[in-house]
Amino acid sequence: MLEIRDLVVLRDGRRVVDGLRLCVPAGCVYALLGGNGAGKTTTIDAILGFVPAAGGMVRVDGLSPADDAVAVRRRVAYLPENVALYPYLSGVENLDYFCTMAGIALSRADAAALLDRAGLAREAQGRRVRGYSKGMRQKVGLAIAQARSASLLLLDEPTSGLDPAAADDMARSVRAAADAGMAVLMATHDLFNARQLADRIGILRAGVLVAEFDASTLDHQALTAAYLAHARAAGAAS
Ligand SMILES: Nc1ncnc2c1ncn2[C@@H]1O[C@H](COP(=O)(O)OP(=O)(O)OP(=O)(O)O)[C@@H](O)[C@H]1O
Repeated sequence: MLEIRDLVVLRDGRRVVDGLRLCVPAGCVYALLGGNGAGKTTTIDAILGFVPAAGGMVRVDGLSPADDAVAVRRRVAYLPENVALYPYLSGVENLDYFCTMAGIALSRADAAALLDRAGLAREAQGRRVRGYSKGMRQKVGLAIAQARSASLLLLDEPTSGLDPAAADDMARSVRAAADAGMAVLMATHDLFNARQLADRIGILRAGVLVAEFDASTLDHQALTAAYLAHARAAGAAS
């Protein structure tokens, strides 16, 4: 479970996250929408303890990155926009390598089952990652997260650069991770994917959470209208 209360983060003395409050329980997918520079990545950095909070608090399963960033990172799986894997190892070898580094022993059958669950086709699992698409690399990242039993999954722009079929595929894999009990926070510009996948949606503007919705209460058109209204307000203010 992720809990953020009144979080303030400063960059060069500027409040780039300003009083953020949100909660992501286990099994919930939360989409954090916002334009360029809204503070989405900075929020992720604060959860991981890469930037300090100037105010408020972050808790992952009750643990604070300010007190014990290592313990927090043990519970968190972070999939950046481009998941870094060893290009000359296969998907299954990457999974095995990262698990070994984390002290987790996996049988071949366990590894294949994890990759299956993440949505990576069997015939791709033994191929070198060098030839993988972005979506395939993300699936290996998801399998590593599942193997580590991470309780919180952080995704930064998971669907940017993916074609609609690959984005849909990714959404299914993330949904499966949430259904298996992970809390998921996804920073994105992709309104369609947010509407399709998320349980809750927040709109961040200049570091402030200006709107929050239960995804089932609004259709794609209503979400687009709300997002554009806030984006235009941001444009008018700058
Ligand atoms: N290392 C840094 N040093 C100084 N300012 C930074 C740094 N990183 C981010 N910022 C500033 O903090 C603000 C929030 O940036 P952030 O990257 O969190 O936004 P974002 O919502 O993730 O944007 P994008 O969608 O473009 O990735 C921006 O004004 C950005 O210029």
